[in-house]
Amino acid sequence: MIIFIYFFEFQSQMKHHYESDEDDEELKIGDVIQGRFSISQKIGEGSFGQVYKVIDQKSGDQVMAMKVEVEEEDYSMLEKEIKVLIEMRKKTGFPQIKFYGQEKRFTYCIMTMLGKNLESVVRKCGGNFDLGTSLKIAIQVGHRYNIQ
Ligand SMILES: Nc1ncnc2c1ncn2[C@@H]1O[C@H](COP(=O)(O)OP(=O)(O)OP(=O)(O)O)[C@@H](O)[C@H]1O
Repeated sequence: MIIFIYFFEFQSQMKHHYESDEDDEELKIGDVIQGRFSISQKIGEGSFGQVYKVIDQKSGDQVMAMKVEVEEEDYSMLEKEIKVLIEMRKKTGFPQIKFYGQEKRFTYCIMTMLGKNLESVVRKCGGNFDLGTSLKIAIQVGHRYNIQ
């Protein structure tokens, strides 16, 4: 019986230890990346990463967006996206990449914060854009890409 209790306690201590190690490896609201970017809230997530609102404490509390992906051994979609964003630097209509790197077990990319995505705007409008809104969006897109 005593042996059983010892074994049980050892198991539960191991589990606790393991879980707290895992916790240390997660990114949480309030964490500060690179001693500079404080994670403020989650904005959303896509097919391979999560996007957070971060505050740049070294630049007058400027609001930025940070996309993170769990580091993979063989293939990183975010690394591909980072390469594309670097190519698209200074181009209108693309978020401007500011920093990228590794933190804990994540690859991250810090970029300028965009406005609300059209999916959430269309939901707010009841699932459809009326003609006026559709034309306004089309005009904005046309101006950005110089479409006449
Ligand atoms: N720079 C940004 N500023 C503000 N919101 C952003 C920014 N980048 C992404 N988001 C938002 O974060 C959410 C997830 O975006 P993400 O780019 O990860 O995926 P997605 O484009 O929705 O899908 P997929 O991964 O399939 O391309 C979306 O709601 C998107 O609008």
